Amino acid sequence: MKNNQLPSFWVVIPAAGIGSRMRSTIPKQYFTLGNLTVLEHTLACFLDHPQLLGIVVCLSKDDQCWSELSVSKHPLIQVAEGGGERADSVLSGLMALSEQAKPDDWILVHDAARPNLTREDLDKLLFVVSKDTVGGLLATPARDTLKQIDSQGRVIKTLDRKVIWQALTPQMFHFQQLTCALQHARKMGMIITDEASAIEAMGFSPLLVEGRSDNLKITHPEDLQWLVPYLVTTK
Ligand SMILES: Nc1ccn([C@@H]2O[C@H](COP(=O)(O)OP(=O)(O)OP(=O)(O)O)[C@@H](O)[C@H]2O)c(=O)n1
Ligand SMILES: C[C@](O)(CO)[C@H](O)COP(=O)(O)O
Repeated sequence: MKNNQLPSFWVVIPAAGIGSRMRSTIPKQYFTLGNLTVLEHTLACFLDHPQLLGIVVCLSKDDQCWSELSVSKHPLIQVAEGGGERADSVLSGLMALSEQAKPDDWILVHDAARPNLTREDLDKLLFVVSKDTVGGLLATPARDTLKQIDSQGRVIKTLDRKVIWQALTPQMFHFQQLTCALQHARKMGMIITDEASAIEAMGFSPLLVEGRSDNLKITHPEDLQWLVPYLVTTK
């Protein structure tokens, strides 16, 4: 689709995690894949987009790596201090835009740990969700049979996978609506693991846009082995 059919947008990149499930000495967003760090791969998908207004990268207050990257000097990138949870980091990133973003500006929140987003999926999300009144997210339909377990880890039922989708990122919402939703979730003490769930808690139903299942979030050590071939050949 043509760029003039796509909305302009801001990006918030939560990159303040410690990667505990990776069991590594450095945060996974700074692993090197090919010739770039995971975070640089993630940023690359947005930085040459003609509709990009700017990016906020949310960093841990103890981050020692960001300033070593040449991309840290990019004129379209600013940083914000992340928080204890991912939702806190995202809210901090939104606060950093409070003097720049207009209430109805589109915000895309994308995990630093998802370096394999394609331009095709990004533009598909922008095109489809820009026509929606609520906002939405990339997601992929469940491919495996899914089981619900009890507290002992025993199967209590098999879920209907025709109605189960796995949320990905970017997740795309209007600046004011997303800010209010995350502030509401924080005030209510809700456990929020993605932006859409904060929007849902306000009574809205975000739109799902099917994305590639290889838009992987690096979470466990074995996730890396699948990612390197993609990043070396397609980035
Ligand atoms: N307080 C936090 C926690 C996570 N994130 C970011 O949110 C994304 C998705 O989170 P996750 O995969 O859980 O990353 P970590 O929290 O680092 O991993 P873990 O849960 O294994 O510690 C990552 O890019 C991570 O850097 C963040 O900005 N601030
Ligand atoms: C936002 C997300 O990537 C959507 O699937 C996911 O909720 C992040 O979870 P994490 O535990 O913070 O990695």
